[in-house]
Amino acid sequence: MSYGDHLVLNGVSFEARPGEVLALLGPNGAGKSTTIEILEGFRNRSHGKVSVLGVDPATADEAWRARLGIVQQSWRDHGRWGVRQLLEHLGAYYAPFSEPSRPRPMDVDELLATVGLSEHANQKAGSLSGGQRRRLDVAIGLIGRPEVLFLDEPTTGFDPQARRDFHDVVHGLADLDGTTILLTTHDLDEAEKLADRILILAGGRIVANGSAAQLSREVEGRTEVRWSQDGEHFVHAADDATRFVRELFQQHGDAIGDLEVRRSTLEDSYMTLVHRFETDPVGSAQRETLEVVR
Ligand SMILES: Nc1ncnc2c1ncn2[C@@H]1O[C@H](COP(=O)(O)OP(=O)(O)OP(=O)(O)O)[C@@H](O)[C@H]1O
Repeated sequence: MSYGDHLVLNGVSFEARPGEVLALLGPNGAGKSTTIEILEGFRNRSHGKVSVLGVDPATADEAWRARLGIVQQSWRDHGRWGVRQLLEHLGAYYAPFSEPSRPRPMDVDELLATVGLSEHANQKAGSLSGGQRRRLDVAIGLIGRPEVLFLDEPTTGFDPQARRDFHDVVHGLADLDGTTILLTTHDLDEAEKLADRILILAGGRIVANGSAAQLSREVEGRTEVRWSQDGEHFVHAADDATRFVRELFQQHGDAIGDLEVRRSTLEDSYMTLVHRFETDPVGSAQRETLEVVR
């Protein structure tokens, strides 16, 4: 994908299974929003093939659009509309596309409760706080009970409780409704909690594709074990931490204290993979190609 002669995405290729939650990560300007906008049909691509629910987004019709839910980074303002009024209005567009297995639109009261906006149902959208407005954006994305949901930095401005509630909503959508979800976030803890699979984009290429645990093994493969014994502190990098700890206790039993086992976090993997790309762009892209082929 190019904007004029600026190549922004290069050889990006991935698939999502039904009900899978995919997190798209990467530095500012890596091409995450561009990727999502192409998949949503909001941006025409300059090259390449794309299929969402079996349809090319560039030529898709209203019936296809009704099967998607979209939460963009920022919405055009609906400030003068009441929260319930807006959801009822937008929901009406989905009614002709209702199916027995997926009644459309969602019930507005149920949706307001799901996103924690019941108390603000009659408030004007323009008078909501930033986090409340973002919850409304999520509700707008869900009103048509989507089969595929795109979430571009959905939790910006959420307080910790709202963030946790939102994570429960995402798990429920994927597990109970079989909704396929593609989200972008800069919150790596959130990506680790939510995503079945993580794609890292850097310089317009996918430089990693796997679960948080797979990425962690790929970059480090070792787990740090710390403990104290007879007043001394020890650190050991173990390939198989469970076996190492078992043997440690077999040998020293009650003398072991302050045991800590630390696998590398997604943040560690992310920093390593992006740094690896920045210092060796060609090698990183080749490694990912091998990963996909295997
Ligand atoms: N409409 C546009 N015209 C020209 N260049 C654009 C346009 N939109 C995005 N770009 C460029 O494309 C590249 C990718 O932008 P994109 O918004 O997809 O990145 P991103 O990964 O979503 O970034 P962020 O994390 O900051 O949201 C950037 O270099 C950006 O400047």
